Amino acid sequence: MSGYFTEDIGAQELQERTAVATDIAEAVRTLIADTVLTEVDASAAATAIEHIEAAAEILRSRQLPDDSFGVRFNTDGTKRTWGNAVIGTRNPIAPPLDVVFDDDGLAWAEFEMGPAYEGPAGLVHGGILAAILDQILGSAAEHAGAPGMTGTLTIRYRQGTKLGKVRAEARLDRVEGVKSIAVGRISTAEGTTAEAEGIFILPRWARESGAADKIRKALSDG
Ligand SMILES: CCCCCCCC(=O)SCCNC(=O)CCNC(=O)[C@H](O)C(C)(C)COP(=O)(O)OP(=O)(O)OC[C@H]1O[C@@H](n2cnc3c(N)ncnc32)[C@H](O)[C@@H]1OP(=O)(O)O
Repeated sequence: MSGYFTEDIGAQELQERTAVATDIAEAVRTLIADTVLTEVDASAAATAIEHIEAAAEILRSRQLPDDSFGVRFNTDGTKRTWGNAVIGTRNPIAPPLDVVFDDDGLAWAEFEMGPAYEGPAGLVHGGILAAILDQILGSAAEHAGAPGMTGTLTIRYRQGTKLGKVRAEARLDRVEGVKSIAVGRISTAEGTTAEAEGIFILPRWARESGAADKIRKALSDG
């Protein structure tokens, strides 16, 4: 399967690269929110665009050759999924979720959903919530040793999720053959806003490859 790489990066360089990735993404994330909220006139907008284009040119001066970041394994055994749309360290579209795994199998994350994630007025877009649930349910299954690709994700939206501080949590519920079933929810200060069940399937090609352990690891986002 393409898109998976092993890179010989030492701990210190990894730390430095992580800091750079985090800083750029956070700056652009702030820029996205500012773009949604700005009310500057055309002249000020034109000036801002010039600056944005100049910044983009700097970033383009040295880039990865492919159109995706992929999944990169480090020599210390950790891996980077920096392009991931929900947890990606270097993806400004990602909130990003910093998922914590408790000893009892609960995966959870608390994060801010700003104006970039709006659907109904003042509320988080339902599709964005689906992406977050997809990720955290999948991560819970993976962390419990039963990773897979999302086959089916079922969501019940119970009430609107206000923009602001949001919590997502999930756990592996059961394993049925090649299917891992995880359950989870989104909540705010007002209580549970969405509940989900996901069926994650270790794909046929992975099951038949004879290298299930490596592929299970590659499929996961940890
Ligand atoms: C893990 C880390 C976190 C990840 C979070 C992010 C997750 C993602 O975003 S993944 C991206 C979105 N998902 C995808 O792109 C998946 C696309 N679909 C596929 O690749 C395949 O259809 C896949 C892997 C789901 C199933 O294919 P395959 O392995 O050939 O299935 P197959 O052998 O026919 O069936 C195996 C079992 O799964 C069941 N099944 C197959 N497809 C589905 C489905 N979509 N939903 C539910 N069950 C299914 C079958 O009924 C069968 O069940 P049983 O063993 O009880 O008979």
